[in-house]
Parts: sequence; structure tokens; C-alpha cells
Amino acid sequence: MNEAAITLDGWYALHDLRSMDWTSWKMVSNEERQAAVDEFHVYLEKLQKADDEKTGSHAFYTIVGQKADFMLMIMRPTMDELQELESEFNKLAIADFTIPSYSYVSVVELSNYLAGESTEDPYQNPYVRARLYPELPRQQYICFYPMNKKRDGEDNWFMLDMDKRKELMRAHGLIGRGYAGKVKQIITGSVGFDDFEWGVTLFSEDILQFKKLIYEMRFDEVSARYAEFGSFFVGTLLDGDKKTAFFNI
Ligand code: VOV
Repeated sequence: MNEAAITLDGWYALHDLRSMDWTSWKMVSNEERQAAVDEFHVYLEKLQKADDEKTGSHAFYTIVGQKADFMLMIMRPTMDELQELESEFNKLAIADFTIPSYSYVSVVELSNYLAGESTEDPYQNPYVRARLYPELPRQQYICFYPMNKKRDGEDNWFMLDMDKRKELMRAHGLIGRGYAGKVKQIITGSVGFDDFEWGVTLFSEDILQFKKLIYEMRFDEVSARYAEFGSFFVGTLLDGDKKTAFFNI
């Protein structure tokens, strides 16, 4: 009988990716555009308030390439709050000029593969809490993609026994540790919530570190043998004046 990993679950996450309908956006007056941007900024300030009060977190990035123009990643203690915030965004004037490109629903997840023996309640451990309820960094670059672990003939992650999965995850963790200080990763679980099993969100000040990390992991058994990937989205931080400049015509 196989043993499912025990997960600790933190904040719920919505990755909301939109393209701009630039043609329509160009057709409205400067005043109308300004009012829509101002209204959106009030919405972003509301999101930021939750960051400040540590009751949630968000990240706002442009996406490079044609898959989307921007991504708003929002984390909250409940899925209901995400739904409300999504609905609130959809009612903003600016939403009329966006085209939904992709979305991903998941929850921050830590597994027990590498956890030591302990009798304490992990939800009270400050290190664990910082990972379950993370403050999304304002680093220059983001990389997001969904992924599965394969169930394909001999290569079936879910048929491996716990000890084997622990061994493989240890090797995975060691590679990841080599990127400490260069890449911050947030793993969100999405079994039962979305089309893939996990969402991988990476932050860095150096975009090339995403390629180096992911390439190195491709040669590691967990990825080489068992991983399959959805679409990759990379982008740059929209903060300060860039939040306004992005919408300028
Ligand atoms: C900064 C890089 C980094 C680091 C340090 C790191 C470490 C760790 C640890 C210690 C653990 C296990 C315990 C836990 O914390 O849950 C994980 C877990 C996981 N990872 Fe990871 N990972 C990284 C980075 C990292 C990347 C780049 C990817 C994508 C793989 C690739 O080929 O593109 C990934 C995937 C995952 C997944 C899907 C899981 C959950 C697997 C499951 O079956 O449950 N991960 N990961």
C-alpha cells in the first residue's frame, strides 16, 4: 500500500494572467484611461494593505511574450477571499480592457518528505509559518509554471514507496539549496483545484538563474523521469512608476 505524503497547507493562491486589449484601450480618452488606472491603483493599494498587515500577499508582474501581458498573483487565507478579489477585479473599469489568458488556483503546500521527527505542532513553528504564509518578495523577476508528476508505465511517481520518494526529494532539495539567496521558490499544490498537480512560482533578481536552476533540475531524477510541465510564464516587476507607465499610451 502506498503512503501519500502528508501536506501542510497555507495560503490559497490565485495566479491571474491577463492580456490587454490595447486596441480598445487606445480608443478611449486620456481621462477615461486615467480614471481606470486610478481605480485599479486603489484596488492594488487594498491588496498591499493585506501584505502590510500580513493577512495575505500579492505580486504584480508584466509577462514577456504573447501568452499574457500581466500577472496578478494573490494569496489569502481562504479560497472565498480569492474569489471575491477576482470578482472585484472583474468589475473594475480596467478589466473591460483585459482578456483572460490563463489562471491557476492552488494552495501553498509543504510536504513531509524532508521533515524531521517532532512532536510539536508544525503550524506553530515560525520557520514553517513563514513558508506557508509567505510575503511575496518584490524581486525583479518572476517565473511561474504548473507541473505534474508522471503516471506513465514504469515512471509512476504515485506508485513509488515513501522511502524512494524521500530519497528523490532529498536530491531535489540539495539542488535547490545550491540556489539559496538567488532564487526563492513557492510550491503550491493544486490536486483537485486545477489542471496540474503543482504550481511552481520562482522569484529572483537575476532572470538567468531561473534557466540555470530549472536546467540543472532537468538532469535530476525527480524532474528527468517524473516531471511534466505546463506553460512557462516569465516577467518583470511592476512597481512604483512602472505600474502607471505600463498602461500609458
Ligand atoms: C530554490 C529552489 C528549490 C528548493 C530549495 C526546493 C526544495 C524543495 C523541497 C525541500 C521540497 C520538499 C519538501 C517541501 O518543502 O515540500 C520541494 C518540493 C517540491 N518542489 Fe522544490 N525546490 C526548489 C525549486 C523547485 C523547482 C524549480 C521545481 C520545479 C521542478 C523542475 O524541474 O522545474 C520544484 C518542484 C517541486 C515540487 C513539485 C515539489 C512538491 C513535490 C511533492 O511530491 O510533494 N522545486 N522542493
